[in-house]
Amino acid sequence: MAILKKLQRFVTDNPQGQGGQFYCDDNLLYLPQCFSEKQARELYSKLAMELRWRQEKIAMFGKQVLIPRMQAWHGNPESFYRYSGLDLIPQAWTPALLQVRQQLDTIAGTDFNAVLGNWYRDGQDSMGWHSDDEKALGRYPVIASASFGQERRFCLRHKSSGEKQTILLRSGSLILMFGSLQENWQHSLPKSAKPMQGRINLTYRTIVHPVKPKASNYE
Ligand SMILES: O=C(O)CCC(=O)C(=O)O
Ligand SMILES: [Fe+2]
Repeated sequence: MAILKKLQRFVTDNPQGQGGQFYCDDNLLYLPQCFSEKQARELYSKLAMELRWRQEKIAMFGKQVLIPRMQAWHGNPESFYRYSGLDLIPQAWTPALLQVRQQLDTIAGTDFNAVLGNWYRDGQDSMGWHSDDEKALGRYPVIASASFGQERRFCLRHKSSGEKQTILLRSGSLILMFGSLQENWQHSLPKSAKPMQGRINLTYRTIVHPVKPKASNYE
């Protein structure tokens, strides 16, 4: 598979690839030091200010509940996305989002056209088990997921065998998900009982089949 070869080369040939490790049948690459500590700290502050953060409500057991994190959806104007039952309408790119996109486009060899920001304010914020397998992303999507701030556990489990993997996501690290990862594995970001600082995560995606919303969920 072309992308795996390209990423293997990136790990061996590039300082940003240092310590890179493949997981999940070679469909996930973890790069612990994609961004320097200083860059990661600066990006955290910029992203906290620049993005249009919202705490969305979703329907659960017939009730409207707040999701346990802040979220923001930015990208090209046509990058409509339905996620967790929410119609996401893209906000404009910001300087920090464009800066990160440029680096990730180069590494992944793609043109990401949207990004989902997740801001976990403390250890009580989390994301449940899911796969990013929406039709809008097409088959075998490439998703680049960058972490800034508090180190958190990222858990993966195989859909049929139940095999589990846990990766500690450092500040400045990057995860690349590709190939059949979303088809065969789910992932989650569990809560933690330990006191924790904030963490901002950016998952860059390519919307190939935009889902135009019927009604805006943005005021
Ligand atoms: O915060 C993370 O590392 C995971 C985010 C995620 O899985 C998603 O946005 O789909
Ligand atoms: Fe995800």
